[in-house]
Amino acid sequence: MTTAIHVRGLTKRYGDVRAIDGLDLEIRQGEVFAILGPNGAGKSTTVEILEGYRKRDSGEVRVLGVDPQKATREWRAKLGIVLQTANDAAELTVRETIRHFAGYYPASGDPDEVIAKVGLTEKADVRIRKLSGGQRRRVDVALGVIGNPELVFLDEPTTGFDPEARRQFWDLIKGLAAEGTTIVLTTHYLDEAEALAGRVAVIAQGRIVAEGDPATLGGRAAAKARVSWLDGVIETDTPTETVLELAARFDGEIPGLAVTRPTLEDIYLTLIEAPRV
Ligand SMILES: Nc1ncnc2c1ncn2[C@@H]1O[C@H](COP(=O)(O)OP(=O)(O)OP(=O)(O)O)[C@@H](O)[C@H]1O
Repeated sequence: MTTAIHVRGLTKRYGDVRAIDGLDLEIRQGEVFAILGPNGAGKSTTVEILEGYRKRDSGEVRVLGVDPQKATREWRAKLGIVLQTANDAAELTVRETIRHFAGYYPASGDPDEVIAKVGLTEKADVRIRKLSGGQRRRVDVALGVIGNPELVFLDEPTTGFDPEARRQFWDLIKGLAAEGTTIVLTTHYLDEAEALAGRVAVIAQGRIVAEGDPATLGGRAAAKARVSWLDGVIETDTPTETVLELAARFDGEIPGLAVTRPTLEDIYLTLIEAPRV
């Protein structure tokens, strides 16, 4: 499996603030990788370093085989970057904007196909300033992928989306991933990370505190189950046994029965609260 992103011992300070404090990361080609972490954890700084927009203090960084501090136009054309909304071309229509940006890339996609992919065909001739927030975000995504990138960075892509638009957006990202595009996603939505990412990393105070499959992150799969019913709750490793005992006690249906495991959000909250070592 080829490596898309390789990071070893990355550090970055802003004055007295250690924004990144010895970060390691390995992202394979074709992966959807989510970076999670609280406000100020160092996600944007990390991603900006990977994109070649910010200089590191120390550490080793390779993105598609290149040190981003030595970025060439050729390398940059292989990246798709979806920033948190840029609304510069508000007077142009969706199609004009996408066509314009397509011209910057050596191997751009077909503008109308990309517009269809992001679900904006009906709005293709509408000026950007007349779009809703969620529709503008789709334009941002279209601009991020118009160059047929090998690697796409998505920074909090669905902030402000309604639930239906989020689901549609997820399908779009799954489609890109199925075509083999590597995707690095930062998000505050744990359900989004779980729906899209094969692997997630949780950053806190400039370090990775956990990394892995969202289904098993931080011992999630092995965590105790919580059996709750109308007037009781038990945390147990053997929920089936507990349910059988309760069924015998109630002689049938257990009122209000629920068996749950920690959600990704529960695990995430424990991880970022853990004291620093
Ligand atoms: N240009 C800057 N100058 C000084 N300090 C900065 C600068 N950019 C970020 N920082 C600091 O570095 C730390 C990491 O910030 P960063 O923006 O990378 O966090 P983040 O994880 O992206 O947060 P958020 O979820 O809020 O976007 C924070 O303490 C922040 O205050």
